Amino acid sequence: MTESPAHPALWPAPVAPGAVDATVTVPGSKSVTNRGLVLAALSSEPGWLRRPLRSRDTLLMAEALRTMGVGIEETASSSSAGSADAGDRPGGGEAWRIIPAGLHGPAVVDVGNAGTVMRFLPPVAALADGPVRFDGDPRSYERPLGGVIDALRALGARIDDDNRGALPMTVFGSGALEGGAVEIDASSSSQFVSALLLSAPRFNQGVEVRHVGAALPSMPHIRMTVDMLRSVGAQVDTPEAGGEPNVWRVTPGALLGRDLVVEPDLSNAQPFLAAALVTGGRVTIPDWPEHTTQPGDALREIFTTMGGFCELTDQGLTFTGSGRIHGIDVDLSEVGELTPGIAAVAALADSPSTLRGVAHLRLHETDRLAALTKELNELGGDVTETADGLHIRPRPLHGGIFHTYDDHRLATAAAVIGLAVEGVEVENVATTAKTLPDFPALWTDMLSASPGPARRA
Ligand SMILES: O=C(O)C1=C[C@@H](OP(=O)(O)O)[C@@H](O)[C@H](O)C1
Ligand SMILES: C=C(OP(=O)(O)O)C(=O)O
Repeated sequence: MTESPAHPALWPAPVAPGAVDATVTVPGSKSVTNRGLVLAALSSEPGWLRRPLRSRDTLLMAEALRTMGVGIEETASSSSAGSADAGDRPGGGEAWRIIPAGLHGPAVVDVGNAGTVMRFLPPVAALADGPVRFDGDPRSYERPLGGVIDALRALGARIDDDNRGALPMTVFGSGALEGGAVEIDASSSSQFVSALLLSAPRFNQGVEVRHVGAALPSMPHIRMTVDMLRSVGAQVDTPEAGGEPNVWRVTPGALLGRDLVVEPDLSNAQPFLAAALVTGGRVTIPDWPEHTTQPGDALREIFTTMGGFCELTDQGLTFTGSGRIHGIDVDLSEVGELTPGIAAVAALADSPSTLRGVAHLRLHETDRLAALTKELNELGGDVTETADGLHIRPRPLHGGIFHTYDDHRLATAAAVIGLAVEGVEVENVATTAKTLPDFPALWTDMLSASPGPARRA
């Protein structure tokens, strides 16, 4: 990474020299990789994960499962399963072979600041044969976990969290969990529901999860959980399939070892697609899936509304910016993790935007609504927080330091602003390693592959 000489932790965000015109191969999905790891670890036979994302969040997940006794081996991607060109993807040529084993404690799990690790693994730990200690970054202590803790207790687990409903904590695994029916308020994170469903085939009675409370965010991520469970042989009843609203049921049963090729992370494709929008250029993301549960697929519609068009071909998804950026009024509750990137584009638009339905972002990696408001306003923007989102009135922006609060999506959002605004310096761009370790190189490669004058809005 290029560092600002005055301040080693500042990354001068490159201004686009012209309309971008590039193909960007995006590494695998965090959400798919971490679900794939958990399901493979709980299976009754070995499985493969090809093109896994190798980032802080997924390496923490793999390490945590290893400490509980699961075998996760690095291998060359040689099977004929999946696409033959798996080795062509940067950082994606490797595969993981996952060899399930009895889950053991004592073990210590570092969750970092990974929501998927801190929520998906406590139910796994309840199946271990000894205590599993969970700890993580200071921010992980503040992120909601009480719903998972209470639900696991109701299902038969013993957990010592000093009654804080948060990390750090110890799950005293006893080798099995009774399971059964449980109510949970998952309005602060869909990951509570996903966590209980993912391990439920291994509970004695499976699980019936009933969400009670305000609306559930991030429904595509729950659909991803259900789809992936079914793909390894689990029986899952869902509200969509004619079941009761807000109720999911998983039947107990053995899971199959599968050979899964991880899709590119469509939410991490966002800054690159945004670059096409912001510069009036064109970006192609290879291997964009035709059908997917990833929330990033919504970018096709959102960014088209904001100015441009996209085309899905054998080459991947190509998004072409029109040279104009329009504001948008949009409910992002289903796709909350896209908010920082949409806010960045909205700040450069030709009309105001309202982003709604994302109050729960206050409890993400950082308080994303406060952070976006502060940082965009410090560059001259006019952003106000609402009860559940942001109002963004575009104004001419100027350079300055964009603080990122250990939030990968704040860093990539800042890079998008920097394409159009001279002198944006991104503090701690290395925080992108949470889900996209190659970000600075991918960004500069995209720009250096893109000659020609800018056609900026
Ligand atoms: O299950 C998942 O993989 C995720 C669910 C969402 O969490 P919330 O429902 O907490 O927003 C999303 O924001 C996060 O990035 C990944
Ligand atoms: C909210 C996010 O992450 P986590 O999985 O830590 O919740 C995110 O990646 O935007």
